[in-house]
Amino acid sequence: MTNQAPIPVIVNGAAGKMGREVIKAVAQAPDLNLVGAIDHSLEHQDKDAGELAGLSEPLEVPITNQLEPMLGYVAGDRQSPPGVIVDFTHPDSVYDNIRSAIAYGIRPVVGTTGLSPEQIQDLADFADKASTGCLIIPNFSIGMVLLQQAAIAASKYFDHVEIIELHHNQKADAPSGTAIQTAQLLGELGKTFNPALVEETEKLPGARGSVADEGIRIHSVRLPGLIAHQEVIFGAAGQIYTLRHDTSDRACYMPGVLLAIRKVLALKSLVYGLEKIL
Ligand SMILES: NC(=O)C1=CN([C@@H]2O[C@H](COP(=O)(O)OP(=O)(O)OC[C@H]3O[C@@H](n4cnc5c(N)ncnc54)[C@H](OP(=O)(O)O)[C@@H]3O)[C@@H](O)[C@H]2O)C=CC1
Ligand SMILES: O=C(O)C1=N[C@H](C(=O)O)C[C@H](O)C1
Repeated sequence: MTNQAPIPVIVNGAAGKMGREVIKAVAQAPDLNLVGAIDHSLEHQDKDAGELAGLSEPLEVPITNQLEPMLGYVAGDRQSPPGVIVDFTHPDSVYDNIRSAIAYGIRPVVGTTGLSPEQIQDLADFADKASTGCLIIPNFSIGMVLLQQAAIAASKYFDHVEIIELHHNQKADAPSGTAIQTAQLLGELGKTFNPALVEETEKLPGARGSVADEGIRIHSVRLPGLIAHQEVIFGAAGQIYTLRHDTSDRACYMPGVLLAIRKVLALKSLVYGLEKIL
């Protein structure tokens, strides 16, 4: 055991599906201290974050929508290590949230998807200038990292690949951040996938899915009953090789989230992807 003061952690999106899971995980980690719980949902203002997350005891941390005052308060505490903010909010707000946190010297750990490549580059430049660590992780589950590594290995031998991602129907963005990252990882290999054999016509627009920059098609399914699932399907003459990851509980993301909170303090720039900090 070390005598170091616990890391102050703010959770943004605290009343959401992921935010509640993060609150529970942070509350149970002895080296972390939940100091703030932000959510803009009016329904949950002033409720105790622990009780909302389903803990039996209150954490005495009320939900508030006051992001900037909270960042200022945590930044002003010189007795504790620098603060970390975990963001699971919405694609429309995450860019501004990250910029505000970096401006206050609070380290962002970001699970929210939907940032454009230009926004990520801009945030990387901003984090560099501020010498502040920032982690953007499209998927915190170890199973997905393993799937992506297996896909990279398989792509050496297969020229044809498509991605299907399947999620619950409350998801705001499509395709998923994970599917986009998976296509990017395959694209970085510098290989041309899916050479066309015939001229295709879509009789219904979108029938063949979206085409990522890397020429890899991504198909998005949204249904109640799903949580988060992804298939990477490779095809070659006479064979199909399918990689699949299924999420059955959002607890699967928590080891990755806790690792990211602990690692971001040592960083001085923006890092994208869980595989970079394992
Ligand atoms: N990286 C990963 O491993 C994972 C990433 N995600 C991503 O995380 C994000 C959140 O997912 P999920 O928890 O399922 O979504 P939810 O909709 O369940 O939760 C989001 C919460 O954030 C609140 N919120 C929205 N905008 C703001 C804002 N500007 N400031 C403060 N609070 C805000 C919402 O309030 P209200 O509902 O009132 O709008 C809601 O309470 C998504 O982008 C999703 O793709 C999800 C799972 C894993
Ligand atoms: O919205 C979700 O649920 C998820 N979003 C992330 C994504 O867009 O990739 C990660 C995971 O798929 C769950």
